[in-house]
Amino acid sequence: MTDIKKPIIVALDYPDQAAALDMAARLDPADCRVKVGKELFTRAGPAVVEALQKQGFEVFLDLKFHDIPNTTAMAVKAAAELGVWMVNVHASGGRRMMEAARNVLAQQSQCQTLLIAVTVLTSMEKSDLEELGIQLEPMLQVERLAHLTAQAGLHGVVCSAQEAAALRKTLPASFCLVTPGIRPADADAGDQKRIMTPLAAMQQGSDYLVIGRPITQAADPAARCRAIVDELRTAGFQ
Ligand SMILES: O=C(O)c1cc(=O)[nH]c(=O)n1[C@@H]1O[C@H](COP(=O)(O)O)[C@@H](O)[C@H]1O
Repeated sequence: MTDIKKPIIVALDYPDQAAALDMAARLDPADCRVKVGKELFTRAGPAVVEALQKQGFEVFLDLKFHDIPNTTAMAVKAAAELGVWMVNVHASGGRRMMEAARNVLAQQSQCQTLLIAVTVLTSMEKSDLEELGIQLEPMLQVERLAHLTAQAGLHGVVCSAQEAAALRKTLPASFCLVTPGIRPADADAGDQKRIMTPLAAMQQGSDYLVIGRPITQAADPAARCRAIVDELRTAGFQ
């Protein structure tokens, strides 16, 4: 199920299509996939997804759907009809919401889109969960939501690489672990709390690394991406 040969997903968190396509043009689809998130999609819509696909990229449409089951399922169906490689929902939308989304994809003939669920955002730590009335370490809440996601029949979860090793022990090898909050040793954490370096994240069992600002805000984004790809390849991960 998971393709360990191309683990990097570059988050194209740009305010317009031109900037996103300019960045993508400097990347090699043989090295990485790309992610279209809320800012870019809200501004540029499906056209930017189609343009990236035309450039040869597989696209992770990261809109983190979280709504009643029918609404979420129809949104996931619309994403799949764009031909995206991956789409996500929030696991905290619950079992029935996730099952509805899974079922709508299962009814699509020849649908290849991977459906994954966000567990606990990588920008959150224990104190953030406490404010929501969740008296658990992030690790335990991630484990709870990851198992619910697996029971609902989705392909995997978004979690931090800090939880990857623990999830690998109790979930099938085919269950996909997508980990943002990736920070090379010299990069700013910014608003991310549960972080890890690219190589350590792979060693912990991540399948895919979502990397945004450390690449897109680098002085030379293409060179930064290339350096991370090379580091992982040298370590045997690509
Ligand atoms: O679903 C995601 O992609 C996601 C989940 C999560 O828990 N944390 C997280 O940072 N992300 C996304 O991953 C990207 C991380 O970007 P950087 O922090 O700039 O590397 C952003 O586009 C986030 O929207």
